[in-house]
Amino acid sequence: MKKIRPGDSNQITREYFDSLLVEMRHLDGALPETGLELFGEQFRTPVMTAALSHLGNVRENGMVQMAEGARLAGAVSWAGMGDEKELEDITTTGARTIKIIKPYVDNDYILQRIAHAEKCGVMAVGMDIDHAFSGKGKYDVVLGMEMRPKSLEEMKEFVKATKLPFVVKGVLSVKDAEKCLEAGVKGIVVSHHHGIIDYAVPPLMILPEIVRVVQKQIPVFVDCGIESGSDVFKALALGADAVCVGRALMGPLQVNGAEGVQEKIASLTEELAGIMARTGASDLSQIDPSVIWKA
Ligand SMILES: Cc1cc2nc3c(=O)[nH]c(=O)nc-3n(C[C@H](O)[C@H](O)[C@H](O)COP(=O)(O)O)c2cc1C
Repeated sequence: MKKIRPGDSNQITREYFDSLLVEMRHLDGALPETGLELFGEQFRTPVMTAALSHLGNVRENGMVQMAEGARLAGAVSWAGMGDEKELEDITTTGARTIKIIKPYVDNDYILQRIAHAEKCGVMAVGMDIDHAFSGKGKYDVVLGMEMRPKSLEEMKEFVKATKLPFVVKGVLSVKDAEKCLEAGVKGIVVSHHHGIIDYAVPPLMILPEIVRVVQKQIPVFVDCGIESGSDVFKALALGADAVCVGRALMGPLQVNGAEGVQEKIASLTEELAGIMARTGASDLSQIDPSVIWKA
């Protein structure tokens, strides 16, 4: 039996997903559409790849294969940490990509990476603000590069520095969501970065509060622990506009490359459609939060 560590945020998040139940609504039902409009572009699914990195450990050219899988599935592709050449290869696939840049200590370097991402033709750029600190109360260092927490004023500068939508990943409080709105951020990812702290509030537990504050001014995305179409549905029902899937795509990537990723996104989307059909949601905007019950 798998040993459960107290405080494991991934486990707590899994249990929260599983505590959410779904009622059925069949009368006046219709075949559902899963199409997503994001930043003025159309996609076939609200299931997106997560902002991943270092996928060369999973499969040769893993980041590019992941992006190609998203493109084939008609999904948005996200890219995490990686060098400029890797982003160039990712965007050359034609995948519509959101590039997430780390909160490096050097803001000039951040601005340079934003400008490079723009040149690559990404659809949006952003920052994973939850990577500023290590777990030991020090500044984080990733691949030898030091990180820093960013202030509201710095976030405003990043937003102003690009004509693209600037998104913030790693929002897990109403307070940070409010600051993002004040900074002019154009989208947020509610996330605990697959358990960056113990006892993190499950993203779906805090999502309705954040959605209430955001009031549809900007899209709200969710990640962490999404493994099935039911998980996707629950996130959308609680107010997410779309979801990111990371670890659940890594097995398919390893076994079958881009095709594996495409198939997994397609199967998550079919499962989502199956639940939409049985809950009276003819498109994403018709998913009704009141179909969710808490066990
Ligand atoms: C191998 C790996 C690399 C990751 N690299 C990044 C990264 O560079 N930037 C980032 O913002 N998040 C990164 N993440 C976090 C994911 O984007 C995501 O927030 C997290 O894995 C939760 O989603 P999941 O449970 O679907 O995997 C990484 C996750 C994994 C598993």
